[in-house]
Amino acid sequence: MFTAYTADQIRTAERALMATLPRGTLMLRAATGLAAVCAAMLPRVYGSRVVLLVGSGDNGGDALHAGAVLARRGAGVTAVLAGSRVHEAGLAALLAAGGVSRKPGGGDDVRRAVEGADLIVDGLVGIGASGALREPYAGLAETAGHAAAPVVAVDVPSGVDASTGRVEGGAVRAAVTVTMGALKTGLLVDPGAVYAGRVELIDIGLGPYLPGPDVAALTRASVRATLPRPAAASDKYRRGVVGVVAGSDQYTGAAVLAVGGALHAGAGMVRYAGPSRPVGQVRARWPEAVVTELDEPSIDDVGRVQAWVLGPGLGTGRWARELVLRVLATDVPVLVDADGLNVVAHDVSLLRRTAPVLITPHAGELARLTGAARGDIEAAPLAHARAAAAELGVTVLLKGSTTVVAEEGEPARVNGTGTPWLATGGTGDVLSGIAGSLLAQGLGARDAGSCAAYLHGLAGRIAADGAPLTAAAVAEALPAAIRSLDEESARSRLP
Ligand SMILES: NC(=O)C1=CN([C@@H]2O[C@H](COP(=O)(O)OP(=O)(O)OC[C@H]3O[C@@H](n4cnc5c(N)ncnc54)[C@H](O)[C@@H]3O)[C@@H](O)[C@H]2O)[C@@H](O)CC1
Ligand SMILES: [K+]
Repeated sequence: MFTAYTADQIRTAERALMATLPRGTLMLRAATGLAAVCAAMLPRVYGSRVVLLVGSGDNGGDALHAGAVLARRGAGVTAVLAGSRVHEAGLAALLAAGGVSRKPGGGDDVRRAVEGADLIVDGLVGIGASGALREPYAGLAETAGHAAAPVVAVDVPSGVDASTGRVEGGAVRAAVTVTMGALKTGLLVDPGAVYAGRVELIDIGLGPYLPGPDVAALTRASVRATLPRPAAASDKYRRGVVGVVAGSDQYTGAAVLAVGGALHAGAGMVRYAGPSRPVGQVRARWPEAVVTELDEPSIDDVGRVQAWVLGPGLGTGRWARELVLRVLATDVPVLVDADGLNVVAHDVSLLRRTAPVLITPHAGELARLTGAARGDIEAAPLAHARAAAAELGVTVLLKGSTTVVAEEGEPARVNGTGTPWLATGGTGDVLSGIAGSLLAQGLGARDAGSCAAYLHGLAGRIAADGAPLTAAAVAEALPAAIRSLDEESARSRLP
C-alpha cells in the first residue's frame, strides 16, 4: 500500500531530516529527481523550451534548481518570477546555467513563452500554500491550463490543498506531479487527484522521519495479499455464505446484479431472499444462488449466512423498513447500501450494532445520512467519509471517481482503479455484492470495502476496455480481475 501524509506531517519530518544534513541538500535531492522526470518527458532536452512558473517559496526553489539542470543540458529555460520574493540560490543557479527570468504582467511576453513551451513546470506553491491561489499565480495557472505543453507540478499542483485535495478557485492541471519525500493525501483523493495526473515520488530520505500515515492508497500487491483464497480443505460453507436482501417487485435488476457481484467474488454460497418478481429473475439468471421467496418481510427461513448485503433496490416502504430492522438485528456483518441507507437515514442509531457495518453510499446518500450538503461532500470526500465513520460508528466506503474507505482510528484508504465508464446504472449493486461476499469470507469491514472497491474498478476497466460497459459485464469480469492480481505484467499502469 502507498501511504500518504498531511502537509504538517511532512513539514515535521522534513525539519527533522534537514537538521542532519548540510543546508540546501534536500532541495538539491528534490530538484535532481524533478529534472530527471522533466527530461524524460521531453523528446530531447537539448533545444527544448522549458518555462518555470516560480513562486516565492521553496517550491519555486525546487523548480529553479531543476531548471538549472535542464539548462546545463542545453534546454532554453525561462523562469517566470511570480512572487514578491524569489529563492535566491535557485535563481542564481539557473542564471549561471544560461537560463533567463521574466516578470509576469510585463506585456504578452510571458503568455507567449508559456504558449510556446515544450514543457511547463509549476513551482508556484507547494505545501506552504494557504487558501485559494492569489494573483498573479491564479492567472498563470490559467494560462498554463490553455497551453499545449504538458505541465509538471512540483510537489503538488498549485491550488490543490496538499492535505485534503480541496481546490478553492483555480488550480494547475498537471500531466505529472513530482512529489518530494512522501505522497501527500491531497494527491490521492478527489478533487486533487484529478489535477495531479500521474504522481511520481522522489525519495529524499524522509522515510525514517515520517509518522503513521494519514491515508493509504490501495495497490495490487496489498489487495493480492488481503484477498481470501480457498484452502485445499474448504467446502462451500467454510468459504463463506452471503445473504442478499435486495430488489423489489419494482426494482428487480438490483437483486440480479447484487447476487451477480456476490457470486463472482468468491463466496462459497449466495442466498437470495426477496419477493416473487426478483426471485424469478434471480433464479433464471443465477441458478447457482439459493433462493427464498418471501411472503412476509422476514428472514427467518433463509438459513444461516456469514454476512448480509442489504438494500439495493429494496424500496423504502413498510416491507423494506421491516427487512432492514431484521437484518440489522442479526449478529453477523452487514453491508448497507442504497435504499437500505435511505431507510436508516430516518434513524441512524439503527447502524449501531455489535457486529460490523459497512456502508457504501455515494455523496447524495451520505448527505441524507449525515445532513451535510452533497456539494460539500464532493468537495472534501475524505473529510466527510472520516467524519461519518466516527459519527455513525461504521465503516464508510464513499463512492466517487476515487473511492474512500474510512474507519475511525485507522488511516483512510483510497482506491484509484475506477474508470469513468463505471458511472452507469447498476454498478453500485455489483459493488455491494462483491463487498458482502468478502465480508462473508471473513474479511473485516475495512478490508472487504477496500478489496471490493479495487476489484470493482479493475473489473470495470476489463469490462469497458475503452468502451461503454454494463453492470452485468462488470460482475462477469470479476474473475478476470482477480486472476490479473497474480499476473506480474498485468496492466502494469495500475497502482
Ligand atoms: N524545506 C525543504 O528543505 C524542502 C522543501 N521542498 C519544497 O518546498 C516546498 C515548501 O516550501 P515553502 O514552505 O517555502 O512554501 P511554498 O513554496 O509551498 O509556498 C510558500 C509561499 O507561497 C506564498 N503563498 C502561500 N499561499 C499562497 C496562495 N494561495 N497564493 C499565492 N501565494 C501563496 C506564501 O506567501 C509563501 O511565500 C515544498 O512543497 C517542496 O516543493 C522540497 O525541496 C524538499 C525539501
Ligand atoms: K506546485
